[in-house]
Amino acid sequence: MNAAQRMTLNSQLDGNDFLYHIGLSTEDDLAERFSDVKFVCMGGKPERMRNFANLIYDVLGRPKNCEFDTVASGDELELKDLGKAAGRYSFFKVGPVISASHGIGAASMSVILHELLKLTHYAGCTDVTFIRVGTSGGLGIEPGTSILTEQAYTGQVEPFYTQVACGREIKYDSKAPLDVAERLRECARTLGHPAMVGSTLSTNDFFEEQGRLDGALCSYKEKDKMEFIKRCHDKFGIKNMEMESACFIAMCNRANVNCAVICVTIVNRLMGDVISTSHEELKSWEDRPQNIVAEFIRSNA
Ligand SMILES: O=P(O)(O)O[C@H]1O[C@H](CO)[C@@H](O)[C@H]1O
Ligand SMILES: O=c1cc[nH]c(=O)[nH]1
Repeated sequence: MNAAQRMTLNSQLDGNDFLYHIGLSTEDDLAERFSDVKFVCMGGKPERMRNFANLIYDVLGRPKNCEFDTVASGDELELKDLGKAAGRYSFFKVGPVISASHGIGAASMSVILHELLKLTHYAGCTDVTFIRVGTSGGLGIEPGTSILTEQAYTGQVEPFYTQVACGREIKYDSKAPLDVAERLRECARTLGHPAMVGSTLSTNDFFEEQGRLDGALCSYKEKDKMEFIKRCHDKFGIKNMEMESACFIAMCNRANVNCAVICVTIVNRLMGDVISTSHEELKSWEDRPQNIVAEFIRSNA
């Protein structure tokens, strides 16, 4: 049997903590409630992550150790949004899975990732895999295709994540371990969903940093946009653009936890900037990475 993967968190943590943005503290029976967690799945939207929690509940055949809202007798059980009281993020506990929303961008995502890393640490969880389940803009990719990030790049197309700490910049590795990505690709194949491994541009902005021409403000022209996008694609093998993967992977690497990023493409940026797809089609594309991750969890739980 393999030895448990050892999380490497801040050695100054002393075991007494209040996880302010998710409204839990080390007084809240964390070990009893969360020690069985093996997968922490995160994505931008609260509704997506509620949907994913419900999907996991079905796929795992109504597992034990879920947290439900208290309901009147006779009513359907409803998974509890454990983040509701704190009012920043939604998150759910379903058997071995935490499903959490992280909002838009690294600033928002990193706050809840810090607190979920600490939560799993305080709860005594072992061998936890962190997965971001998101959407993205594809570069020359058929919309509806899921991209499994291999190398995340900054908006300046650098292969690392820059963390500012006490006024200094520190660069951290943002290359994902390929093991989970390859296994997710196998699950995609099983389900018949298009998916591929590739590099991802991870920006701090949806508009100018991703070379869009349709922001309220814009400092460049179509020719500059196409040169940038083509350089990303041709020189760096970048297949999609989103806003959290570099920070997510770098933090997971620092914490020594396994991780993957899977984002479905919802627009082909070589063809245009605007996401005008119908709500139904977008929903069906957004469901694909969720189904792929659910299949991965089902076959590994
Ligand atoms: O769909 P999510 O997970 O939010 O991911 C993508 O969508 C948001 C922008 O619309 C950014 O957060 C980007 O990373
Ligand atoms: O083009 C896109 C689509 C989704 N998310 C992004 O960050 N960019």
